[in-house]
Amino acid sequence: MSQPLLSVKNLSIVYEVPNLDVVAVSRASFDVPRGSIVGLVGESGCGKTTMARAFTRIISDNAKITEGSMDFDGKDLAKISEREMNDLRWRDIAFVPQSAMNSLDPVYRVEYQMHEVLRGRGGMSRSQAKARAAELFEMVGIEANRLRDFPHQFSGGMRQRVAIALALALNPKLIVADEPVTALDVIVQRQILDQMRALQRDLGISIIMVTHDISVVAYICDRTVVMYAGEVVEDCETATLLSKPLHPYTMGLKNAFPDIASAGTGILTPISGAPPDLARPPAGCRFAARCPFALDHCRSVSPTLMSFGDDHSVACHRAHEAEALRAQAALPETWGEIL
Ligand SMILES: Nc1ncnc2c1ncn2[C@@H]1O[C@H](COP(=O)(O)OP(=O)(O)OP(=O)(O)O)[C@@H](O)[C@H]1O
Repeated sequence: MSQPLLSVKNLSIVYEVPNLDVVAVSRASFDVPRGSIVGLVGESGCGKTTMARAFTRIISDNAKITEGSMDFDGKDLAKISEREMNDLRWRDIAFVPQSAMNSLDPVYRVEYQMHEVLRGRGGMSRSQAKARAAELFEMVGIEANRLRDFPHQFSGGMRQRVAIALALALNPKLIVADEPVTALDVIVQRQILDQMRALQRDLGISIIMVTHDISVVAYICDRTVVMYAGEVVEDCETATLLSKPLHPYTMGLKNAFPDIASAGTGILTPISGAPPDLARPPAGCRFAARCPFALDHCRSVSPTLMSFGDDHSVACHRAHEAEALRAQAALPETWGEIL
């Protein structure tokens, strides 16, 4: 197998808050193979955005990478200088935020913002930038004459396309997209995901898709990394994750989201309770308090992420019983309340 494009190993990221440290990412490890779409999925607050932002090192001033590495094409993103990181941004790694309004300045025409990247970062001449901007708009399905518009003149879905075009501007190897379709309705979500998939195939790039919605990873991701309370709890091909999940949290997530392809008509079962406070994580498995299958052992001993079968990692003491647990997890009464 070829070297992954990005290999994250034992990555920990801490927010330093007066008298308290919030460990947002705790010894996370996973790979992003070349030319693949990898989903990073988990509930709000599980550390997805913190980790995704760490790949471009655009993190808050109080955030510190305290251990681990992020090997990107031979460079450790955790260790390279700010100057080297700056060279990689846009050119090798581009970021698409949840709301395109965060990457587009409302007071400038979109064309101006495209040119800033193409000329400022990519060193293109005015005419090269003009031609490339038109080409990028075409790639994301927007007519080039719309380049003269201001961000507010686009619909939400179109603005996300503009943000994707901007991310593609300098032919990056990796796009990190943080909840790129969350604010959009299901039909537009699907159109944008289809487009991202087509672009990924045509250009051979890799994408990290950050989402709280397992139906988004089911729709578009080749592999999926499931996070819970700052930790990676499961990592494998998406098809395997959906058909044979090993972690009870993944089993619960599957029940909690409608299917994006069918616009969702089945019964949804939420996972009751809330994730732990990352400033004071519990001993043992962090999911134990919400897990219908937790044993005493789970509450006292923290499971480590271990390889379990072919290309499948999981952090659960009961992974060897997963088949029986899956059958129980499929029953709404296992999880309590039914929506
Ligand atoms: N600047 C900050 N200072 C202190 N704590 C922070 C800061 N930013 C985030 N956190 C905390 O870090 C943890 C992880 O947050 P993060 O935003 O990475 O999670 P997330 O899974 O992306 O959630 P969401 O989807 O809601 O953004 C949360 O407990 C959050 O409250």
